[in-house]
Amino acid sequence: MERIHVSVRARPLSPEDAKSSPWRIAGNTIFIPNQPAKFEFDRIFGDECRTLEIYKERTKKIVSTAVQGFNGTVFAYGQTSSGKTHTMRGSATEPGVIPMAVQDLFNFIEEEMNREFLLRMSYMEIYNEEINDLLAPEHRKLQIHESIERGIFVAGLREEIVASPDQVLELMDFGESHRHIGETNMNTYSSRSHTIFRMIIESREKAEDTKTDNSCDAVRVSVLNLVDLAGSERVAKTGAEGVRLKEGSHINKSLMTLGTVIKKLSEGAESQGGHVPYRDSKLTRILQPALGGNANTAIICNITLAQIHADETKSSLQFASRALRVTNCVHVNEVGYLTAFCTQLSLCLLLTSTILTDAALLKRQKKEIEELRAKFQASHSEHLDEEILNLRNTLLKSELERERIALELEEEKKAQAEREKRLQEQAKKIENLSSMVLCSNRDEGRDTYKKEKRRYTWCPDNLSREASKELNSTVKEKASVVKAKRIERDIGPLLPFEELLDADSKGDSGKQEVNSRSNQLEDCTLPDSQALLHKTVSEIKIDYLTRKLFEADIHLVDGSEQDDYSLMDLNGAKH
Ligand SMILES: Nc1ncnc2c1ncn2[C@@H]1O[C@H](COP(=O)(O)OP(=O)(O)OP(=O)(O)O)[C@@H](O)[C@H]1O
Repeated sequence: MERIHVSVRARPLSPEDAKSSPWRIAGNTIFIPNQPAKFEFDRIFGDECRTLEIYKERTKKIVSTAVQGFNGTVFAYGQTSSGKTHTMRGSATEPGVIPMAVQDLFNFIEEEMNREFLLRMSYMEIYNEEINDLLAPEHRKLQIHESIERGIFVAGLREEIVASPDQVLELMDFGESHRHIGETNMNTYSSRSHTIFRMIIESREKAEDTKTDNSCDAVRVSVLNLVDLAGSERVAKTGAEGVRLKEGSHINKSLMTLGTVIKKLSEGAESQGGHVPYRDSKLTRILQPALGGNANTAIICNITLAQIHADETKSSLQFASRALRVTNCVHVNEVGYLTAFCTQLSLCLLLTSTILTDAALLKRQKKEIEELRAKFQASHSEHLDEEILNLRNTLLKSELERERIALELEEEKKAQAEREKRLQEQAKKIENLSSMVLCSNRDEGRDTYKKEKRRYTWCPDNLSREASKELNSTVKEKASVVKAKRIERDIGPLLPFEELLDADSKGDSGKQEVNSRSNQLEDCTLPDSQALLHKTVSEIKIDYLTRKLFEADIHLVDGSEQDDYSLMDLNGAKH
């Protein structure tokens, strides 16, 4: 069990503020005379102290234990303009905790002659409760996840493999240029977001020689978080409005959650099975392992001793003194070789405590990569086999389906040919029937003449001899005209059966019309096949002839007015 280490750093004051300051520092205790509250910490640094001292106090040890495989977190807490960024990042004249830690990290690694290391770094900010990747500014609003292998992690956060302090600091400068900073009444360059600078340190023992298979050796993976929190602020003092006001409210809210988490932990809520609201803010969720979890944690509480900020300073000190009572359970993070390295197959570039130019090591690493790749492929080969089998089955199915469709098409073609053949036969039959009907028309002239002749001799009783002669010759004349007209019509163009019937019933004008129509429709108009098929040829013939005979009788005996050959003419009764 390891307690959170808490130190306090007071920023320098102007001479005026120094004179009016109510605070007194005695050893590691800070208090306001004549007030009951006294705050005692692991260490209190006055305004004259340098950042290096603060770094050496605790952070240095946390960095060295991180190289040994222990998680470590250091964060600066305090009101706005109290010197958090100055402490963590530093300035051109005085480096901060982060650059010092980075330099030391590589120094410690170099001292570890028997181990080889893989180092990665990430840099993120929590701005208005959204996680942005400062190394990949296009990665915004990242989500927090948790898994057995990785614990709590930010999905999609870029992790750069780094091999030197300069490389790290260069990347840090790049990230810093994308951090949200804004001006308030209290600080020209006020951090408007919490930033988490993270180093992930993996290491394992060096193999004796290149032939040794050490793939089962334990790998240590530790995380070092260096956090620069945004400062709590009072709107009345910062004069924040609009965007700044919104930022300020998010900052205060997340710091309040941090305070609640620390308070709960300090009261032993977790050990008593109580609820600790880590999930109430992104900051506490990400820092969860550092707060009551598996990490060496140190808090640097930045304060100002000015009279005007006495309330905020008291509030910061209360937070810090609660944090003092929080204990963590720290242990080395060791995982099996494959667990650690399979997830980073593409990142298999190892740092050594010597330099990367160790040819033997490179050779061995190449071999390890090949082995891992082979293992990876083997685990996927089964899956691939199954996939190939599925694809083959699908292909076979589609081939069968294609054959079935081709067969159906062939059968349909045959059926179509059969139908066409039957239609042609029917058309031929109809043609034959039509010609038979025409033949019977030709015969009709003769029959009519016979009938006319028969009628004429059949009823001459009421006529005089002269009239009878005249009638006789007229009838003959008319009959010959009828015959001529019939023949003319019969040998005319082939007419559809029904139109032929119509033509006869309509008389000459109808005939002309039908003739002209039949000329137009020549060869393409056929009698109704359905009607024809219901009658035998002889029936049709009989019907037709019967009708013709009947019409001829009417013409000759009743003298229809519409007929040119009406007997009314003969009687002189009508002109
Ligand atoms: N110990 C110190 N020595 C010299 N200058 C300091 C010290 N602490 C703070 N300052 C100066 O005070 C100003 C505000 O400091 P800084 O920006 O670090 O505050 P902060 O707590 O990070 O503020 P915010 O929360 O608003 O970001 C800076 O100009 C910084 O250089």
